[in-house]
Amino acid sequence: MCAKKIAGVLGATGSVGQRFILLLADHPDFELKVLGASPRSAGKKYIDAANWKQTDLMPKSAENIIVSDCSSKNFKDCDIVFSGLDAEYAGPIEKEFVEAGIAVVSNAKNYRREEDVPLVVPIVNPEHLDVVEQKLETAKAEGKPRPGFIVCISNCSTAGLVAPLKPLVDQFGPIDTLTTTTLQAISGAGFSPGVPGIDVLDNIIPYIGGEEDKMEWETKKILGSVSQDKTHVELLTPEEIKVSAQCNRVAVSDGHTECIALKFKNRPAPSVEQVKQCLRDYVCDAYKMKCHSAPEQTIHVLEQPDRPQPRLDRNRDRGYGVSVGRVREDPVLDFKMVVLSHNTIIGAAGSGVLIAEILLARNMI
Ligand SMILES: NC(=O)C1=CN([C@@H]2O[C@H](COP(=O)(O)OP(=O)(O)OC[C@H]3O[C@@H](n4cnc5c(N)ncnc54)[C@H](OP(=O)(O)O)[C@@H]3O)[C@@H](O)[C@H]2O)C=CC1
Ligand SMILES: N[C@@H](CC(=O)OP(=O)(O)O)C(=O)O
Repeated sequence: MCAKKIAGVLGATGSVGQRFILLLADHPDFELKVLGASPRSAGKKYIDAANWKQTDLMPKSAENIIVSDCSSKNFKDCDIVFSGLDAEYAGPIEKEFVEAGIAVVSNAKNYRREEDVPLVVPIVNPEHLDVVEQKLETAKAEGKPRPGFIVCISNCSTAGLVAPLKPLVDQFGPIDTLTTTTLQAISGAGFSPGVPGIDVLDNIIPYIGGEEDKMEWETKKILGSVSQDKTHVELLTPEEIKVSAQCNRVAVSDGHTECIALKFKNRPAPSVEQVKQCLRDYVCDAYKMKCHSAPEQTIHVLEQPDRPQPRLDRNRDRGYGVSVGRVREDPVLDFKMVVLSHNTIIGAAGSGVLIAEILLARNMI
């Protein structure tokens, strides 16, 4: 068996960072060695620096790691660095890591819109990693050292949204119009400081800054395609797909729910049964590649009239699967359905780990 790859986590104390710690403990391909966070945490043992909020206990292997500051020299032995950094600080830190030749898989929004940076939901568009492969091959052909690179993970609500869209577009052709109304968990807002109980208990907050724009834009990149020369990703145009999002924060710990409706371009539209069968039959490439964390069932189609529910369904396939229920005809568009995804697993850290498994399988790290 090959030696494990050395991994580091930036923003290791936060909501996403803590999920990375859980997912990387006892991972067969990666050994977590370096943890980074803000100057407030640097120099402390992880157990003292992190305000642990997961329902699983902190892995023993992480407890005594001394938290580093987020300088690339502390991560120079890492084969891969996962970032769960606060977006306010992620930009220059991640840039410095890439310039130091490090492979970074980031949850932060800062580089998602760069045309040569793949924005990847690993159960949907892993082929966008061809852009990275091309960069590595070009450097090799020019006799240059292996360059650093960044792969971005999408916004967490967008990850859940695009999962059922991908097999539908593959089988029935383009989507003309798409609407989504989200009910987002509080873990999505992070832990520093997090959503105050007084704001969210007995309440719904109908605003999440920047979220609607991110969902509308990122969907077009994720469902877009790699350019012929593999140097960048081409987005779907507004003429190709119209997306409208409304985002709400609700008093749920983990798991984003979305009520979506869509209309296909092609007529006649498929039947409800064809739509459900298409979702059930979808097998993501990461599973075909035998990646360790890939979901066995990418999309769980639930038939019970009151499902999916976050507390009952968010952990399907260990949080890497997406649940879809209440698939039915829509009197305005073609279909409507309810989608549930685990926001810190397939919406964040889990996607990061699965992307790294794909990079490893494709020999890019
Ligand atoms: N939560 C979610 O579901 C999702 C979040 N994201 C994105 O992932 C990123 C992390 O989110 P989340 O975990 O929720 O956020 P948190 O607020 O919970 O965590 C932020 C992390 O950044 C660190 N940090 C803060 N300031 C600095 C600094 N100056 N230098 C270095 N590190 C710093 C914090 O360290 P310290 O504890 O020391 O302050 C902490 O580890 C964000 O960009 C977010 O938008 C993406 C998808 C989903
Ligand atoms: N904004 C999401 C979390 C997230 O994914 O944010 P961003 O797209 O900035 O990484 C939430 O609040 O639930």
